[in-house]
Formats: sequence, structure tokens, C-alpha cells
Amino acid sequence: MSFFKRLKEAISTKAEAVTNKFKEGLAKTRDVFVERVEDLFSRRKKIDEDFYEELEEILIGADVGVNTVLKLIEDLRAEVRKRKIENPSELQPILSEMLIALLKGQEQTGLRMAESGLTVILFVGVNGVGKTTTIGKMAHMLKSQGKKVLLAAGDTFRAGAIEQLEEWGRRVGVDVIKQQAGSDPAAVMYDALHAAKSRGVDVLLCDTAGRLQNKVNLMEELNKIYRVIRREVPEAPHEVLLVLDATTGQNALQQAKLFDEKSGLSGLVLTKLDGTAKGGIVVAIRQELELPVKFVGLGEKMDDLQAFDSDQFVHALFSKWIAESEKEEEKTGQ
Ligand SMILES: Nc1nc2c(ncn2[C@@H]2O[C@H](COP(=O)(O)OP(=O)(O)OP(=O)(O)O)[C@@H](O)[C@H]2O)c(=O)[nH]1
Repeated sequence: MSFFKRLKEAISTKAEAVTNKFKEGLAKTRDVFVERVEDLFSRRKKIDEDFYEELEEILIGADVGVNTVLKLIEDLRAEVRKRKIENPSELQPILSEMLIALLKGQEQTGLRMAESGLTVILFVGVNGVGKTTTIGKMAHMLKSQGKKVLLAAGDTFRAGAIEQLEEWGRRVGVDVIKQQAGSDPAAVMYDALHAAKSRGVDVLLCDTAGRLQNKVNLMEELNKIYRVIRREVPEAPHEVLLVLDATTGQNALQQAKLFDEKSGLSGLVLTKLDGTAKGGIVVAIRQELELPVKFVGLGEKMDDLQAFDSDQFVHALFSKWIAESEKEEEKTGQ
């Protein structure tokens, strides 16, 4: 079975609403990146050095990351030689399959939940990346799965952060545990953990301040928060998710690298994928960091946070190629 047929079958088993979300959320990347690739494939009649050079430039322009692009082009060259491919359009399924291969392995990870009792999830990331919005969306997601959710307003540093979280709490219908602005985030966590236990909460989602510019302070603050959490729930936090803004491209990668293993990150959330034409950043992150992208933000609405799925991602980008190849197969009776 051809790669596109397999991908289409895999997608047909998934919720249509999710497939549509990925398609809508990746419209910008599709319009710029995929159209440029299409233009290249139809304009160039043969696969020569100029062709590879232009493809390399397009991939780098989509933030796929230089090292990954070089490797991808090398693999593509080998495939072209092996299969004796002459026509660029024959590369459509090959390139799509290579991109999926680069992304695979990170989507089955889901959220790590406590086997019983309270699950604690911590969100870290610099100001403005979409942390509060992500917490609100995740609260909505978990609530709609029947979970009892509580939020902890641990960003006591940024003006307005507590109010913003409260606004999301109201919107989603979930309580927020807070203290005054400027108070000790570890004290907020302590209150929140006690409230969560006494109210029989399933998942506690904790906001933190995004003072990445001062790494030492940030680590001290995080370690203090971890100590408080572990005293109350020994196996917690179950997840420490770093929130990154996809529109900042390679900067997002740099931010992630500032957190070393000691910060205990368990996964990434990549927000605002809908706001960038450079969705290739997902590939770069997957290749350059050890951490899985667990969720992606595909819009500003409550249900626009989706578990990352590499099949959905590549399908959303290349659905036109899939439809074309289907027509072609019908014509040739394959
Ligand atoms: N288009 C789009 N916008 C998003 C997404 N996620 C967040 N935003 C927007 O990004 C902006 C910043 O989000 P916030 O949640 O305020 O950012 P934050 O990280 O909480 O900021 P701090 O509290 O300072 O750390 C808001 O206008 C959000 O609506 C997304 O997936 N897509």
C-alpha cells in the first residue's frame, strides 16, 4: 500500500473534529511552506543541484532547523538514487514520509496521571508564550473528560497573571487557588495542594512565574516548589511542561535549552502553531531536544489545545497531495 493511502487510513480512524482542527491550525504553514514546495516540484523538471538547493532553502525557511534539513536532503538524495527517481512530483510521498519519520514516537505519550489520587501538573515558560491560556484550555479538556480540576495561581510575579488565570477559571468553570500578588509561589502551591486533597480533586494545574532571564532564581524557585509538592504528594509533580511559543521559532529552541535536565521537564507544549507559517519548528524541536511535544496550541479558543499527533500534522500539511495521488491511482486503476 502506498504511503499516502496508509496515512489516509490512519486518519480515518481518528475524530474528524480533531483532523479539522489540525487542518485549520496549520493553514498558514500550508499556505506558505507547502505552496513553496509545490511550486518547486511543478516548476523544476529535473532533480539536480539547483533543485536540492532550493528545497533546502524552503525547509530552512520553515524553521525545520539546519542540521535536520541537511540530513533530510542527504536521505532524499539517497532515495532518489536508489529508486532512480527523475520527476520531482514523485518526491511528494517520500518527503511526507520522511517528515513523519522525524516526528514519530512523541505522540503516544499523553499526560502522565497518578495511578490513584491527585495528579499535579506544573507549567513553566517565559512571559507571553501562552502559559495561562494553555492552562485554561487544559482545564477545559480535562473537565470534559470528567475530571475534577483545580488551578493554582503560582505566577505571583507578573502583574495581572492571577486575574488572567481567574478569568480562565470562570470561563471553564474551575476554581483557582491564589494569594496576593508578590507572595511566595511555594506558599500558593501549599494552599492549592491542601485544597485539592480536601476537595477530592483529580488534577491540579499549577501556573508558575516565567523569570527565565534569571536562571539561578528560577531554578531556586522551582526547586522550592518541587519540595513543597513532594512533601504533600511524594510522586508529584507528574508532569512539568515547558510552554513554548511556535511563532518565536529558533528562539523557542534556545529557551528550551536554558532549562537543563535538573529542571525536571517532562514535556513541551508548543503554542500558537496557527500563528506561524513556520510550523517546521515542530520537527526541529523533535530532533534537537530530548523532550516530547505533548500538546500543540492551534488557536485561541478553549478547545484549540490538541494532543500532538504526527499523522495529523503531516496529513494537515499535505492533504492536497494525498487527494491528488488518490485521483491518480483511480485513473491508473491501482
Ligand atoms: N493564536 C493563538 N494564540 C494563542 C495560543 N495560545 C495562547 N495564545 C495567545 O497568546 C497570548 C499570550 O498568552 P498568555 O496565556 O497570556 O501568555 P502567558 O504565557 O500566560 O503569559 P505569562 O502569564 O506572562 O507567562 C494571548 O493573547 C493568548 O490568547 C494559540 O495556540 N494560538
